[in-house]
Amino acid sequence: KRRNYPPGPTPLPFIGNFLEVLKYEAGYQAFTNWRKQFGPIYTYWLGPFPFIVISEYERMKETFVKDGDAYTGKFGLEEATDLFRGGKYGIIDTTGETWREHRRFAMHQLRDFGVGRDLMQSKILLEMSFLAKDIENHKEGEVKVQEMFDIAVGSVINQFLFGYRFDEERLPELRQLKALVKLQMEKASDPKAIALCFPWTKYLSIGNDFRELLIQVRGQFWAFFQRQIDEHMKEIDFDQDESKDYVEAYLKERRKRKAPVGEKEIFSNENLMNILVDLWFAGLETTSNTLTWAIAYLLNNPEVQEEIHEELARVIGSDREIIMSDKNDLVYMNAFINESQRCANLLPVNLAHVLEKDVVLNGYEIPKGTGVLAQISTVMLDDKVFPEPHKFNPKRFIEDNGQLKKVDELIPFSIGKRQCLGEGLARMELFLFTANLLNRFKVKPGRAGPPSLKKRMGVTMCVETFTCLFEPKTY
Ligand code: HEM
Repeated sequence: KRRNYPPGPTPLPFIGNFLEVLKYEAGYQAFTNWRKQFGPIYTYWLGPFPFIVISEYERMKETFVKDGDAYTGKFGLEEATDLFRGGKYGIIDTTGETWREHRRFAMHQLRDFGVGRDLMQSKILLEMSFLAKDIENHKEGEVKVQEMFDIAVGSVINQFLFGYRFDEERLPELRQLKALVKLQMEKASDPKAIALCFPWTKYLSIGNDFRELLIQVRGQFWAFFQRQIDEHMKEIDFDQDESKDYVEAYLKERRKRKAPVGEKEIFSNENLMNILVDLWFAGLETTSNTLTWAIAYLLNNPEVQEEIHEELARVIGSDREIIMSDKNDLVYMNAFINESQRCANLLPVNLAHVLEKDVVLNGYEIPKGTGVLAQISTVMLDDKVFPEPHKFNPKRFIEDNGQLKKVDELIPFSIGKRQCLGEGLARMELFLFTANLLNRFKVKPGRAGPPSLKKRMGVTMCVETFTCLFEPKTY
């Protein structure tokens, strides 16, 4: 079978190349080694499934961008999808009409909610002011950085989805949900997860604890989301065109599109529940983790913080609020955020797609249905584009003439038709939170010293939990 695919590492029976990915702590190195050994296109096996890995930017453009439709299919382990989602629903795991319609609808709602405009800016800045107040209330104490960003970013996404933020009263809810996400993220990289590639393993009790965890996590998430939907249903005014949040807009659209009896319902309760999971997970974890990584890199590179403060003093010069129209003037700040995203490199293995039609890659005829991976993490560690790729160096994003350098290979939001749909929101959050936080505070290591930069593998890379000090800046 392997002869039909581009050459790659030798897979072990049943397991494929999965263990080799886990062998290297951070999950990137195996892919970097394979790229060096086999070139930018090779075959990687996850259990019994071959994936054609594309690990060079130009090759990704030729495939995922130029022949975009062919690469929009989505790979999913049927058993895992059934256990966690109850079937093929939502955005992240669907293809065809369900995916297209829901992706379009979500992007439309994000626009209506003000992404890219003043409306969303004011919501993020409001969260920023709560965050700053929280820090000031800590007085001499150390701040838990990840939790601080979880509350701020979680509140932004929760406002969008359900219309409320995580205030003091709602915080236990966020903590409970976050603990579930963390558990699931960690378990997803457990070698036992491979059992889900082989549904028969459940009869041998292999991986059953992982299956039970999926059911348990799903139950708790579902209960939370169903509660939100029920509360919206009690209050909704279907005659009112404007909606205050995503759930309300979806429920109205569902009613508008009600399919005749016997026909497939696209806007359904199952899809709504799964989209809420998708947006809640994708919207919180990624952005909050990136912001936490940014602070961790800052604490390990004090000279970077000095440059940031020098630029803020020169360009802003007061403790006024920084807004999106300041972004182009803050070159070093942008470079710092770019480098934080590149080094955080959140997805060691990108979300897996499948081919929607037959294609030819490196002279091999690859049939529709085969797995394909746009391996963005390898591109962001490419030493030809980013010399000394493991070194944190924002200056690599600054031209000799002082302008911000556009580097095409910086692709943390992926590439092609399934590129991250929350990119606009994430970019606003990364800039507004980072710039305002650092304009108001100096970040200093806590008693334990600068945080570890060791990556904790999950679906996205997490930082080891750390605390630090925020010293108010004087003007
Ligand atoms: C720093 C923050 C973020 C990063 C680095 C990030 C990264 C990514 C990546 C790499 C993908 C995979 C694309 C692919 O399949 O090739 C993705 C997909 C996705 N992201 Fe994000 N993301 C971020 C923030 C967000 C936010 C804030 C939201 C929600 C508002 C979001 C929602 C989604 C969704 C729904 C998908 C699936 C899109 C589809 O399959 O069509 N993401 N993201």
